[in-house]
Amino acid sequence: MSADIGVTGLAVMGANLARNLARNGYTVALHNRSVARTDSLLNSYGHEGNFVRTESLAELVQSLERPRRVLIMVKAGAPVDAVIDELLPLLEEGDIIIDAGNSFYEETRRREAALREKGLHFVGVGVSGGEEGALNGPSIMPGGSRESYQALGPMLEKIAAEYHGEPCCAWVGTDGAGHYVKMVHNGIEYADMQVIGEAYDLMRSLAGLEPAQQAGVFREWNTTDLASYLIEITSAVLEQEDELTGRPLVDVIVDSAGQKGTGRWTAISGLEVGSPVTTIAESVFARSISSQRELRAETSQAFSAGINGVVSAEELYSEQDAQQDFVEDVRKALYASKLVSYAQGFDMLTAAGSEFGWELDLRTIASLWRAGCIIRADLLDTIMKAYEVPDERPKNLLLAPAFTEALNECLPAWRRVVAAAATYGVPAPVFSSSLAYYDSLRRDRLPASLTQGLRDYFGAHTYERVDKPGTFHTRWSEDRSEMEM
Ligand SMILES: NC(=O)C1=CN([C@@H]2O[C@H](COP(=O)(O)OP(=O)(O)OC[C@H]3O[C@@H](n4cnc5c(N)ncnc54)[C@H](OP(=O)(O)O)[C@@H]3O)[C@@H](O)[C@H]2O)C=CC1
Ligand SMILES: O=C(CO)[C@H](O)[C@H](O)COP(=O)(O)O
Repeated sequence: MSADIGVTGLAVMGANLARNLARNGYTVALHNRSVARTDSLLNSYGHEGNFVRTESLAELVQSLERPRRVLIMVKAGAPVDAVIDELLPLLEEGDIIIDAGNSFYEETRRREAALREKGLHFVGVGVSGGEEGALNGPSIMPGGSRESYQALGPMLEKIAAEYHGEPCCAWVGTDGAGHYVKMVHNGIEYADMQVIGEAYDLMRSLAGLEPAQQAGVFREWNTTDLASYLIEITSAVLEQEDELTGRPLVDVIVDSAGQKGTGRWTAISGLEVGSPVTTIAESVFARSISSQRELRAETSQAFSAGINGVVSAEELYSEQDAQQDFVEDVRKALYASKLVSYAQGFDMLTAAGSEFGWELDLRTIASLWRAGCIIRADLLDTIMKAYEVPDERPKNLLLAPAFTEALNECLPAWRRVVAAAATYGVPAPVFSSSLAYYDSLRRDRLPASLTQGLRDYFGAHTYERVDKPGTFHTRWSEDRSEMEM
């Protein structure tokens, strides 16, 4: 039996994508570096569809119909190159290699260019949805040549999540575009989780709301404009009791957040393409600080009196009415900060499109994230609508009328929450950084004029004037007269 597609790398994501393909009627050839994973998949799920068991990449390639489609789902980085190197002598012109892992987009650009020279298609595909999404329908963000999408698109669209009957899969752009879009998705994912964490910490530290009570709060929030997958699963995590101790599970999990790289790449790329993704970058730094556990332990002793001498403020908003008001303020601060992170993500997509020559369609990208992926949220439908009419696309999402209105509505609460966090020493880096982004964007005059003056003073870096064109320098160390350069 010849197979429609081969999948190599059968850990969580590869195994579930392979099952998804088979359940959708495709014959799937299976391969994994260690054969045990292949056999485990076949033993447990072999009955779900047509699978071809293979033990080597040569066997995998032999089993495929032409043009061959080989989907790689291994650890990002060197393992992807190792698999490609092994595949190369086995493939022929016109065959397609698909890398569906979280690869760095610059590596995808390099691999695509190298394989194109050899007559092969290399398609970098962003996949989101975790284990469950991979099995039942992930959000899929394919890059690569348009030609390769003709051969691959129908298959990917069939296994993708659906939103009101539309597949959450569409070609996004050439070479590394698919992995870039997935990277930005993950940057937003970092911010989404950090603002949820800050909301939880504030409600616990200042209003004394225990995790189980907060599970109810998040459940309620999931019926508001915050409705999203991450808010939904926050309830599940917060209400979970530890089997061993009976304490809330969240209290026995080590407070050091892991990171595999996509958030960091988003922040770095934001700097490189000149897009101020402050909220996303701050979320990455928040994970970095969480990892400095020993330093935090030492510092918490050194500064135990806290800010303004407030040691503990657990009861601050514990009166019924005050608590309700505070919780609603936190909800609004969370929503506003979330909006900022999406606005930044889409802003950097625009900048990257110009930088790398990709025709990224923001409306399509928003549509791909409406179902199947980790950041799926009701909000994405509104974002999609904001980009609906080409001539009316906002320069920044915050300028879309629906979001301007929402931010105005949230603003007083957002400021109160950031002020309370600062006053009582509860870290809320992303709530406050997002507010600073908003305040910076809406200022028509920033102190950058002083920065320019200082740069000119110490380094003759020159400046422009508001009242006439040209480039100027003040002779600071001489008579302080101005000269035009
Ligand atoms: N987990 C998730 O929720 C998501 C993950 N991703 C991305 O998908 C990809 C796969 O993720 P996941 O399923 O979690 O698996 P892992 O990232 O843990 O990778 C494990 C797989 O990689 C294989 N592998 C590792 N090194 C090599 C190598 N040198 N040569 C050949 N194969 C190798 C392993 O083979 P062996 O069994 O022999 O060790 C195994 O099949 C990653 O890029 C990940 O970032 C994307 C979206 C969500
Ligand atoms: O891509 C994903 C979800 O969309 C993966 O789960 C990824 O591992 C998440 O990133 P990190 O491990 O850095 O939190």
